Amino acid sequence: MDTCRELEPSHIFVPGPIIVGAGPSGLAVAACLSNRGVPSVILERTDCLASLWQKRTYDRLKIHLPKHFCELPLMPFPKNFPKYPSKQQFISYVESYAARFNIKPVFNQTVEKAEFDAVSGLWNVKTQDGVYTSTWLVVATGENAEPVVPDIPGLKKFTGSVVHTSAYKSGSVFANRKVLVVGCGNSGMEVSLDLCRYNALPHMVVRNSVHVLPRDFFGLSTFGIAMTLLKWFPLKLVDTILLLLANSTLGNTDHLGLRRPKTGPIELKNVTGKTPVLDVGAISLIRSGHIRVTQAVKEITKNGAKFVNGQEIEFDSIILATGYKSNVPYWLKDNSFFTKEGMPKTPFPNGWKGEEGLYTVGFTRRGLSGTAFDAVKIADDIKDQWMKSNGPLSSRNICSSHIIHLHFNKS
Ligand SMILES: Cc1cc2nc3c(=O)[nH]c(=O)nc-3n(C[C@H](O)[C@H](O)[C@H](O)COP(=O)(O)OP(=O)(O)OC[C@H]3O[C@@H](n4cnc5c(N)ncnc54)[C@H](O)[C@@H]3O)c2cc1C
Ligand SMILES: NC(=O)C1=CN([C@@H]2O[C@H](COP(=O)(O)OP(=O)(O)OC[C@H]3O[C@@H](n4cnc5c(N)ncnc54)[C@H](OP(=O)(O)O)[C@@H]3O)[C@@H](O)[C@H]2O)C=CC1
Ligand SMILES: O=C(O)C(=O)Cc1c[nH]c2ccccc12
Repeated sequence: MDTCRELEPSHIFVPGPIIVGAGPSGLAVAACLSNRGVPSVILERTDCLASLWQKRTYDRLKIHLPKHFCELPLMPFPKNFPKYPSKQQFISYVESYAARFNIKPVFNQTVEKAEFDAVSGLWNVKTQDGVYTSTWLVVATGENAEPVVPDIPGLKKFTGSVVHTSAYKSGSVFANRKVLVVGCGNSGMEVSLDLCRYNALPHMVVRNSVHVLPRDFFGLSTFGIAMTLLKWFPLKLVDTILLLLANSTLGNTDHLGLRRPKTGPIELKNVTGKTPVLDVGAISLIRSGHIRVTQAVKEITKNGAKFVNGQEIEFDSIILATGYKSNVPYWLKDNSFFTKEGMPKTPFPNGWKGEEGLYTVGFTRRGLSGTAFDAVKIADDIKDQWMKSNGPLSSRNICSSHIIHLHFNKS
């Protein structure tokens, strides 16, 4: 009988919120809660913090907004970090952040299902090992939870290697190879640039229009300029200024095959989530012919690709720089707060709070600055409820330990 009981999933009651995901967003909420005297538990599917950064990004990656726009609440980046920290520096910052707030996620816990039980008024969160129950559920699984792998006609026939950018580390294995890079967002541009540095021959597919802005303009970040201008001027005017600035540094990019959308770059980001490319060198490599721009792919063949203009080129490898998607619809059940794409229906700045103790962090389409905004709001909101039900004294006692596990077997 004992064996039988052990086979039952363990059931854990969490006094504070359950946070799903130990990326920057989940950690930021846990830190803000801890700072307000509220304990929490983070469930993370991988074995590390910030797994997107540690496991699914390329070596050359640097943050592309100045560091003060990417800071998590309560702890700035070290002063000696450069304006655009490297991936390794960002990871070390996140690790120090977790250590500073004594955040210890429960690793290797993939949330398979989360459901609100109207009778008990509690959230039941199921992982492969058991069920965690709490009054509050914070969704922190990210806008980039799963790679988008499009169903391109003929892709299965291709005999060379096919990788998504989430599995690409560096161009070292592609030297002298002809590589088709599908997609021209920040990933497609930066991977194409990296391939050039390793003497590979990238061809980048641009099937649509795209905004490319210089990352910096006379020593000032374009993003910083945009944020400052937005304090004073309407969005459309700011976009017009950004485009003037882009044309003055990058020139007209139309003849390179990079047509601009009709909607301005920041408006487009706000409305559709499509991030403008912040150029870190790809444009000059396109201009010099090192990165070739191609039209949309019609179909992939055994050894190459046919394009919509009738051109056919042979390739050794294909890299899919086709972006990412949320995975919330796979595991959050019966919820009307999210769209079928797994993004909150309510736009920024009101997308952080749902019904019945549901919260979301990091779904603002505003990168890490959106994360910081959400995290503070969520922690303030939960703290008010926590104080009402627990009172200041009990909160002080409980918080000496960040995570509270009350293990018991379901029987
Ligand atoms: C290549 C790249 C570069 C970027 N650079 C910048 C930048 O310079 N500046 C910026 O502001 N933003 C940038 N971003 C945006 C990025 O979204 C943020 O940097 C940041 O990682 C978001 O943090 P997050 O915690 O919301 O999501 P993530 O970092 O994706 O963390 C989510 C966590 O949830 C876990 N998880 C997912 N599903 C489950 C589940 N079912 N159960 C348990 N755990 C789960 C994941 O394993 C992951 O650890 C970049 C994104 C990419 C892809
Ligand atoms: N240094 C940094 O900080 C970096 C930041 N990032 C960030 O990570 C996030 C994800 O960026 P990224 O990975 O570039 O993804 P994006 O979603 O920004 O871009 C995806 C690209 O793939 C194209 N695409 C999608 N499906 C297809 C298809 N079936 N056929 C052809 N093309 C297709 C899209 O074209 P279309 O527009 O036509 O749909 C688009 O060009 C962004 O927020 C970005 O800013 C990424 C890299 C570096
Ligand atoms: O890097 C990203 O993906 C971001 O979302 C950061 C970001 C938020 N708003 C922007 C506007 C222009 C360029 C990058 C961003």
